[in-house]
Amino acid sequence: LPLEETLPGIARGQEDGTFEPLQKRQNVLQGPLLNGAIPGLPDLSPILSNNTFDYVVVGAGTAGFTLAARLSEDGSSVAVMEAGIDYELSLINNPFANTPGGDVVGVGSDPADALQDGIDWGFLTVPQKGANNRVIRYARGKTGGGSSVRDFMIYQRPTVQTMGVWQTLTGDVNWGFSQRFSDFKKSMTFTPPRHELRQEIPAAQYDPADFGSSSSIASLSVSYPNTPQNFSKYAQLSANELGTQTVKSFNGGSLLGVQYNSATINANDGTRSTSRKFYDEASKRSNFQIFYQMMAKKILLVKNAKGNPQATGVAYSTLPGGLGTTGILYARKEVIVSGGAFHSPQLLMVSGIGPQAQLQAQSIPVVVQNENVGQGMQDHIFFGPAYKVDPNLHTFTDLAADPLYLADEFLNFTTNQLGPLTNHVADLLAWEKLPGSALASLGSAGAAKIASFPADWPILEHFSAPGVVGNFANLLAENAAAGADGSRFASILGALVAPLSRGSVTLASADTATLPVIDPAWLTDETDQKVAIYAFKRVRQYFAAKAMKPILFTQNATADEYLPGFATVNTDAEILNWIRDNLMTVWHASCTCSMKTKNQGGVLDSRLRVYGVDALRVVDASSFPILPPGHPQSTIYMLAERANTLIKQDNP
Ligand SMILES: Cc1cc2nc3c(=O)[nH]c(=O)nc-3n(C[C@H](O)[C@H](O)[C@H](O)COP(=O)(O)OP(=O)(O)OC[C@H]3O[C@@H](n4cnc5c(N)ncnc54)[C@H](O)[C@@H]3O)c2cc1C
Repeated sequence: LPLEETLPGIARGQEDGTFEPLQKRQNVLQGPLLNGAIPGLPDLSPILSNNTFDYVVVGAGTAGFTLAARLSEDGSSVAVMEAGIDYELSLINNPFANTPGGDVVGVGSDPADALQDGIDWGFLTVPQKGANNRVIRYARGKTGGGSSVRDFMIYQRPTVQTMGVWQTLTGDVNWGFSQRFSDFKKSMTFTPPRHELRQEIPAAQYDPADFGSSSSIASLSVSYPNTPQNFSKYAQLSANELGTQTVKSFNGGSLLGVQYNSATINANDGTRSTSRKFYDEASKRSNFQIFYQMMAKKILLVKNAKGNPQATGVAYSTLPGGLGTTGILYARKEVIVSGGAFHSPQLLMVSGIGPQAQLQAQSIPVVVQNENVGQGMQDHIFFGPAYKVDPNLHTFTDLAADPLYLADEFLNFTTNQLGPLTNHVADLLAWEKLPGSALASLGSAGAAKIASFPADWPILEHFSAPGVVGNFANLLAENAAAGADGSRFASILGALVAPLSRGSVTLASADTATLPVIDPAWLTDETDQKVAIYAFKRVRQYFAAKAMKPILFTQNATADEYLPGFATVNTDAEILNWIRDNLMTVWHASCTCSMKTKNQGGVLDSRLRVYGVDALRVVDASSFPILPPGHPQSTIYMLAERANTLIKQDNP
């Protein structure tokens, strides 16, 4: 057979090292590649019979799966390529992923906490100056559903004024909270807490006005665990005693206050809900295709009639290291990159879009110079002391230290949908601004920076964490060891939700088979360090409150502090040093291909299009102009819904 018939779309090498499609492809722009040879191509291995689609989406993660499924609703042909496996089919990963209480397994800071590595990329940070040079493992989902399969399932939305900052940075009024409220609601179905099972006092509150009727049954499910953490009610009362009021909802545009959080839990069976939920309906359509274990290597950029670089497809390999098949998926309309905050900037850079010196150092032809790609990374950190509590208060420590109790509770979860394993662990959140005295301790420059955040933007978040957390090396091991003698523990974690430190993602290689270098640069900003010291002291106040007394081991918070202990950690310098030794990411990496006006340092315009390239968008946490306070998944689902509208408008 002529080569053209057996290998449609596979590229042919030219003398100058570039590749060009062998066959004229209907409606796919032809032309010499602007960005040079594709690693691993061509390969004469078996290839797909159809490799041309309207849209090619890279990454079936939180944003990518949602967006790809939505794009296929009008009959457009959509391919989504995912480097990982389908976790639902994995005997090891499925039970951990689907059990809410299993979310803490395999996400520790220790590289050896690897139980879930079958669906994780295994990132390690560079040594972190702000964390006493620790190298920290950074969990990232590598599976259908992406990091929504690994996350702690907390679902909460940003504030009205946070989204006002998005409007300013993007120069686009459409990114306001009220303008996007319908997209927040569209991506999910809400089921109220089952108080008859939870029996919690005070009861979890919510505002029905925050949720609408969902567009389909196959959307994300947001609800509450059937069993609350025993510890959380004491944390809530303690927050009230410190002046943080109980509020009704974290989903209507305000956060300041304390309340149980809603979570991505399937209301019908109590399991985890992820972006894979969108697959249920999309998989019934013949115009939707997902390719697992397919790694994007490079975006094909050709010159179009306007003289602009245009994305026309994505080169892939099916196994890392070039061991599997290689090929190209072509896009008639657009390529959408949804690889997440680490991989999306990597894919842009290996394709020739990024900082000039970095690309040249990897011998990558520069197609569009943009110094902002991979820069300005934002993230949140947490840390907090642990206290010894009444051994009758069942906490996560019981699950880790007592295998019989764990087995019993696993049965309770699978048969009755009750017990601690129904719970995603951190089920209560509190948000606050800094009081005047804390602001004063930041110095005038620091205080001014913190005061520049809008009035409804919290500076601190605290969440209940019923166990020993320490340096989060491996929660199972830490709690098994600490609880071996029957002791039980609880923590409250402080998180910085208005951080000023900024990190980066840079290339280690021109091949996506090598992970990019990640440097979150946590606590490198001096104001962040001072806010962290206050957050730590605030946790001590929580445990010193009267409300906490009934559950403390000796009813004396100072004596009952298990980690780090007042005897060794007391001064500001000691506290900061302990924080550096123990801080952990909240896994909210974002803003590395940010959607901002050009003069504010953007990579994407306000329609999520890459500056300087046609038919190419980035839609995921990397697109954020600024990281909102708290947990980002609700915003990512909203972003995917918005992207679907924009893409359809631009491709009528
Ligand atoms: C342990 C943990 C706890 C968290 N807890 C919470 C929480 O409680 N609440 C909350 O709101 N947020 C939480 N987060 C954060 C949240 O999960 C992420 O911000 C969000 O899922 C990121 O979505 P995304 O679409 O940007 O990327 P992802 O969901 O990570 O998706 C990216 C996808 O792209 C794929 N991919 C990447 N590169 C390639 C390539 N070259 N070729 C093919 N495929 C590729 C990846 O395998 C992945 O599937 C947590 C995250 C983690 C890891």
